[in-house]
Amino acid sequence: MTTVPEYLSSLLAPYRATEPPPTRPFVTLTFAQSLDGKIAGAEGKQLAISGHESLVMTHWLRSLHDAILVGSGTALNDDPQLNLRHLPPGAVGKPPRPIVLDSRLRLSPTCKLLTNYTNESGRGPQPWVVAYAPASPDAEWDIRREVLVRSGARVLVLPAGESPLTAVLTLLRAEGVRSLMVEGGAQIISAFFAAASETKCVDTLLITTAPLIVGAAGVGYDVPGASADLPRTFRVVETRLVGRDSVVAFQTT
Ligand SMILES: NC(=O)C1=CN([C@@H]2O[C@H](COP(=O)(O)OP(=O)(O)OC[C@H]3O[C@@H](n4cnc5c(N)ncnc54)[C@H](OP(=O)(O)O)[C@@H]3O)[C@@H](O)[C@H]2O)C=CC1
Ligand SMILES: Nc1nc(O)c(N)c(N[C@@H]2O[C@H](COP(=O)(O)O)[C@@H](O)[C@H]2O)n1
Repeated sequence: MTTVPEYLSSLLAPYRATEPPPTRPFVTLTFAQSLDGKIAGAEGKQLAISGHESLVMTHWLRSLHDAILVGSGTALNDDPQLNLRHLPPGAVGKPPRPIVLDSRLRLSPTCKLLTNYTNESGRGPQPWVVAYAPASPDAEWDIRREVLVRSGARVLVLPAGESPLTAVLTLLRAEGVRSLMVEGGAQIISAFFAAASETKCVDTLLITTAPLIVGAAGVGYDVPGASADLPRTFRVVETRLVGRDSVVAFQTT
């Protein structure tokens, strides 16, 4: 298959048919988990949770968004690429812009997001790093910013003390991001679940569940506000088997 699967295209049709809200992009929260709700192994070890077919699906989903956001924990732990390399040969998809939420600017200047961008001589979207200004002057933070900029990143800085996710989403919308795929990790997923129940800022939630058990030492995530809030926030719009994995998609009520 060299085009986006029809069910994904229909799922995100509202993103194409309407304007995003003025204060945020359309937001898709998505991740892959085991049957026991783990997204990584002990001590954050990155796991191949998705089977091949659902991994390809995730890359098609990436192609339907302007940008993909991960937290600094994921960027440091996984050194992800956030590109479309698992799409089949001949597939046409627009690469999304990688965005790392990294208030302390801990991202490595030699991470794959930056080296992929610079090695391709600026072809493809430039990675953005969203940071929060330090509360007081911090020369080391300034140096890390300078190093990241020299290594190819665009660093966007929110004022110190801003309410994080709301401010991040508003900033990204103002910078022209119309659709944002949030991939994790654990703290970011938990923060978006909390924000979704408070402000309905997640339009689509897509969870891939693989038939694996990771065990109690694995990394899980929280759904703050208790699961009772979830049906009030989301309704199921799609369930399907993708290869050996089950995919459930929810949209905001
Ligand atoms: N199975 C899956 O689909 C996925 C699994 N993962 C796994 O998740 C793990 C990483 O998760 P985790 O360590 O929790 O890291 P995260 O990727 O969730 O990043 C957390 C960090 O993001 C920064 N941050 C900035 N703003 C916020 C905010 N508003 N809310 C929360 N965090 C914010 C903080 O760092 P700072 O203060 O420095 O800014 C925080 O420590 C890895 O093991 C990875 O393999 C990751 C993605 C998907
Ligand atoms: N969909 C999905 N399935 C898994 O099994 C995973 N481990 C993840 N992880 C997420 O994808 C990022 C890696 O992306 P690249 O392969 O480097 O492009 C990883 O950092 C997590 O965000 N996702």
